[in-house]
Amino acid sequence: MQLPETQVAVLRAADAQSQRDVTDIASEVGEQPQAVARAAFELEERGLVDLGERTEAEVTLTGEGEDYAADGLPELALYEAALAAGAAEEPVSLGRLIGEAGLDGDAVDIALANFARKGYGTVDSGDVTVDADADLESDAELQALETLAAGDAVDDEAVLDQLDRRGLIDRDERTVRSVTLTGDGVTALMEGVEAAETVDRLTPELLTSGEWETVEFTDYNVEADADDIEPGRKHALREMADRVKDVLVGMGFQEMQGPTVDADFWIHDCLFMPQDHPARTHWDRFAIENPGKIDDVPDDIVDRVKTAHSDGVGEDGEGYHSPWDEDFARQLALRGHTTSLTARHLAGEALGDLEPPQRFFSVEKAYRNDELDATHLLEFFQIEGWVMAEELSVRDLMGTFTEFYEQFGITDLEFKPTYNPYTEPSFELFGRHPETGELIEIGNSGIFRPEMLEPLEVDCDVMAWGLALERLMMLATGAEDIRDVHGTLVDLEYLRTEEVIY
Ligand SMILES: N[C@@H](Cc1ccccc1)C(=O)O
Repeated sequence: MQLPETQVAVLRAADAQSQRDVTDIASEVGEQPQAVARAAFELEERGLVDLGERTEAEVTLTGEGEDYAADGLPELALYEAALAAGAAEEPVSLGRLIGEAGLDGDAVDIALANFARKGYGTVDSGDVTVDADADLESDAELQALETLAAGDAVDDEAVLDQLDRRGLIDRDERTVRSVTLTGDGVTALMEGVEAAETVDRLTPELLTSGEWETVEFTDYNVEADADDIEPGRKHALREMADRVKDVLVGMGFQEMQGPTVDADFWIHDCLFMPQDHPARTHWDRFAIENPGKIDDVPDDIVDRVKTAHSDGVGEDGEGYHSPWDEDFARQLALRGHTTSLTARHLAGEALGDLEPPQRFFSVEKAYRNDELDATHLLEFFQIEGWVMAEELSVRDLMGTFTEFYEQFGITDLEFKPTYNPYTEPSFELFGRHPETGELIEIGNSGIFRPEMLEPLEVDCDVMAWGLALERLMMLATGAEDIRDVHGTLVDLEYLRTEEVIY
């Protein structure tokens, strides 16, 4: 019988009496485990071997686990320092021992917690006493770490659980495949098998020699095992941002660009937000110290904004009747919303004067000194958008949101009237979380007031919104905590596997 070379090697290495692991055969015949697994699948299809499969626990050291395996556990360092300092006879101050044991940062707390847990001694109002008889040699956790570091297995479940709790190991399962010869396999071997002239791998040599054109290739087996490849890829949230941009472009919008650090003039004053408005402090802006201000705010717009703030607009307009300070408006900050870009565009500062109809958007970062929690980040992506037309109504606004969110499978939007100094009417937008069923706020919107539009010399209707990209991501993927989609706490496995396809 003629078989491809790897299959012949696997067949010869297999046994009729016992199962042999694919990995063992691979090292014996000097092949990659995947190549051996592929050959084993082929042989099984020919009825020459049986394949077995079992799962095995796999324990690997985390970075911290590796460090401790090499340098020892912090609680042992504390014990040794304490013993040397005479803490078996009388208490020694913790402060001194920390220095002598060379502990710092988190290691201090880790040492203390485990020192007490293991009964190596006691810590009482800052004084350490040790048990002189404690047997450090047999510290089961250190021994297990060293065993694992040497590549050997540890069976003690209780110790493994403890190491897991300490974050020193990762526990996983892996599939182990094994091969046994069938009766037909034995017969084939007895009758003689030889390597066929088939080729199971395209090599540079085959390509350069031109032989690839005449050799016979083995069949391609799509069921064979292969390693998961984890190449660098775009962050899932960035993919979502790209998707959002595609959808908005599809809806006829153009993308806006503009500064991340901007003058308060564009962030707040142009939006008819009074200079003493609580939002200007309660948003807790991230102010820029150097340079603290800009000087190129356009004089004519400054004058009109100032008048709107003090006297309002129109015949019987009402302003805020409070002082308006140009220097205050020139101060720089990280934008608290991307509506500063909208203000710049409406003012003609970005692309010159714009005639209706117009549709613009941006998906950019905004920064607020909020309390970090399950629905708030200090920096997040805002999906800003606005439509300029002769006449717009709330129906246009709602229709746009319905169309937009439908693209992400979100069809149960709710609107709640709210107040913004720059829009009237204004609506907060809510969506239902697919897992918790909770309504979460996903955006804020409205139709710009004349007090905002007139100073910018826009004399038609403009509706606008700011939506949170991360909240959209939560609704679309079911993530329950915003920190699971943006920031340093995002799970690596999530980033490797999340697919943003709608
Ligand atoms: N700037 C608002 C969103 C918004 C934009 C435009 C109009 C109305 C509301 C926010 O950050 O929440």
